[in-house]
Amino acid sequence: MSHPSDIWAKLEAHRQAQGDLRIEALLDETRARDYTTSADGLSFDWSKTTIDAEARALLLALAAPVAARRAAMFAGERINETEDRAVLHTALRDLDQSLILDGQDVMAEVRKTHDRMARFAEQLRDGRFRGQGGKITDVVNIGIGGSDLGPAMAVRALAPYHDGPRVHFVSNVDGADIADTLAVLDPETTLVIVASKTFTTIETMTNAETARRWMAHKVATPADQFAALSSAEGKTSEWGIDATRVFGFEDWVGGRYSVWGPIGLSLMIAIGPANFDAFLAGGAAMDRHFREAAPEDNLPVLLALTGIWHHQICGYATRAVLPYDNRLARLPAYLQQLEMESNGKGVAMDGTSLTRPSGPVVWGEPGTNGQHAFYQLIHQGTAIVPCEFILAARGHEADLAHHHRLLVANCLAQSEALMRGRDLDTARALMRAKGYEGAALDRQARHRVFPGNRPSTTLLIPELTPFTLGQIVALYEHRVFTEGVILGINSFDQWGVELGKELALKVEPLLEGQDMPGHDASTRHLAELVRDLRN
Ligand SMILES: O=P(O)(O)OC[C@H]1O[C@H](O)[C@H](O)[C@@H](O)[C@@H]1O
Repeated sequence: MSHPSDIWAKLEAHRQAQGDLRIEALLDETRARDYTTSADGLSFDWSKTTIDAEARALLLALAAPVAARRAAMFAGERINETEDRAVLHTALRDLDQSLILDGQDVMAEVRKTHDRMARFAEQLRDGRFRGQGGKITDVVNIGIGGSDLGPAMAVRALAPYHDGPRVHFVSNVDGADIADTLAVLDPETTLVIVASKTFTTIETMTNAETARRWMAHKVATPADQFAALSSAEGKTSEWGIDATRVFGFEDWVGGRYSVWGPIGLSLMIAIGPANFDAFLAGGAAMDRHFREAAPEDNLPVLLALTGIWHHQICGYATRAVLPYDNRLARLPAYLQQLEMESNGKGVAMDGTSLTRPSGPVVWGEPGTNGQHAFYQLIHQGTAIVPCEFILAARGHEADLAHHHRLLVANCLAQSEALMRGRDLDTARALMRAKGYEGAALDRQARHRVFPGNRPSTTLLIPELTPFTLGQIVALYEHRVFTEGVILGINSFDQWGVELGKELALKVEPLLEGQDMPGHDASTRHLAELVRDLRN
């Protein structure tokens, strides 16, 4: 087997040798089939890229170290080396397995917590658990980052399955967030969930205090209408939440990987335990596929390799995630945390500087909305943005099938347009037909040229259900893991979020006019301007 640095060098040389290879020159019926990889009903089409047979073989060689690291992860080895932790969020979605960690079978506790969550969710949904004013009508999940984005994304995605109380999310420390949310709620029929792995996050604890004061105006014992999701169970009881409504998890579940366990309680309340279990089953199916499929048939591996080709080899700085499914509107934000907090690092696992770029900027919005906004840049701008389309073959609105047909047509048309573009001759012919000639014809035509050859992939699912959503989320988790292994990154820590938090504590007194030492001139000046404007 070649040394990884030889493979990287060969990939870079191969990309150079490709020159301005057109994707269309590669594409035929065979490629369309061979570069569409399917598993458990999901299909990933990566044929509209410049990955040719040689690039494919080299990329697959790059993935050689993944198998051993994957086995280590599933076996509970402490692969999160900078925090000395195992990485076992996968245990939360495969409840029947036995898993021995430090000599202990940890699954008994995981199953117990899952069953307690299910009982609590059912009691809430059928009205056995009541607020001071009767049956709970609204649930507010207060959390941020991994304690917000997962359930917020999934609750929105699975709206057709909602048959429980309404669920709301408050994350921002900006008082506007909680004020707007609580303004329309009745404290007597609201349950507040405080979701925080550490139970110290300042945004969450500030919002939780505000919610408790709001509740106390009308409810005699507000703590009775609070629940907590955390791995710091001591802190939850100090805060006054009864242990019967505290759902704990272990430190081997990372924040951005935590929607599968207690952090998913709001989702379970919205869609019910059976649908929540289908979501877990989708994740577990993807785990099995990731562990068992050969690299060339392995969806997470292929998504990772496509990403590496575009970012590290071709040098495209960003990647757009474009779900043609309005209910996946929060998926790009969810993936921003999952991908950028996991692989946005500057050093390798061993502490040496990375010699290659870390993960790309990930961004996106649902289609077709984006088409009428930023797609201009994607089609004609100078930056090439690989696009990742996500599409369901069936919509939920049976009586609106024509909407869905238009949605699908737009998605397929976009990837075709990005690849094919429109050349100058065609643009000139169009403008000539409109009556232009001479210099004006030339000028007008040039604005209507599309360079084309812009890469995209399409992930096709049958329908957005709890099961397929579980597959998609686990697919992206393992993609991030695979990229991390290939780049030598620890995908499970997030030291880069700490400095700003520390400084925020030191900036706050400045805003109250205290002369805090150590701040730079710009920061002191901004604080002074804020103070002046406030007065
Ligand atoms: O769940 P918590 O402990 O409140 O943490 C919430 C979030 O904040 C941190 O700063 C991290 O950046 C995230 O990874 C985490 O999900």
